Amino acid sequence: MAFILGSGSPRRLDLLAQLGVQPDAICPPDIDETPLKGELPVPYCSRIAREKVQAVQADAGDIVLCADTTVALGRRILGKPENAGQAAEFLHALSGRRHRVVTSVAVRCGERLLQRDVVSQVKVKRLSDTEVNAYLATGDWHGKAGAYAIQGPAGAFVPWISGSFTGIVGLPLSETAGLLQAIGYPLYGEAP
Ligand SMILES: Cc1cn([C@H]2C[C@H](O)[C@@H](COP(=O)(O)OP(=O)(O)OP(=O)(O)O)O2)c(=O)[nH]c1=O
Repeated sequence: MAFILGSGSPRRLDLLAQLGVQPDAICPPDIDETPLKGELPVPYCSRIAREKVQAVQADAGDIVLCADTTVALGRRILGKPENAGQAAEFLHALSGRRHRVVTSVAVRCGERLLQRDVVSQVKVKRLSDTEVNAYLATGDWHGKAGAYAIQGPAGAFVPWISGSFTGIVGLPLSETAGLLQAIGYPLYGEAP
């Protein structure tokens, strides 16, 4: 039985290591992440995580884990910004408001697929142009849903969260541990 991480995110690799899991292989799937017309953030995130885990090639007894993180501002989906201009637009939109961060985790073993959607709330303080520009200059927004990462300099913009800190970073550890145990991964040395 091999454990395959279907993710190119270094955050997810680090978070898995917190569970003591070292993947035998890292195989990020290449799927189309365009939202469907009118699709809401939670169903979108859940669908993308499922499509990711189904797209990874694996042998019958292998365990595959994939996740997707989406920032939801009301009904609006904020994905990874395409450029600094879009990152600035996202940060101004998040300024002074609460939003949700959805991370959906999917694990698969053969035909069995287990999944959890974890929704957290994040409050962003009102941001000045100076703060937004200083953050953009760090480059930390690259590749991050909603154009920020709570575990980096943008942590200073977040006075309050409710939910799963590790879920906001990209892999909710409590729920992920539960999924791995449910699918038969010997977490903590348990017999499968
Ligand atoms: C909101 C937030 C997101 N993120 C990151 C986590 C994810 O890597 C990224 C969202 O993009 P995803 O599409 O979920 O993941 P990815 O493209 O980085 O990796 P893969 O699809 O191969 O698994 O945003 C943070 O690191 N910190 C945060 O606070």
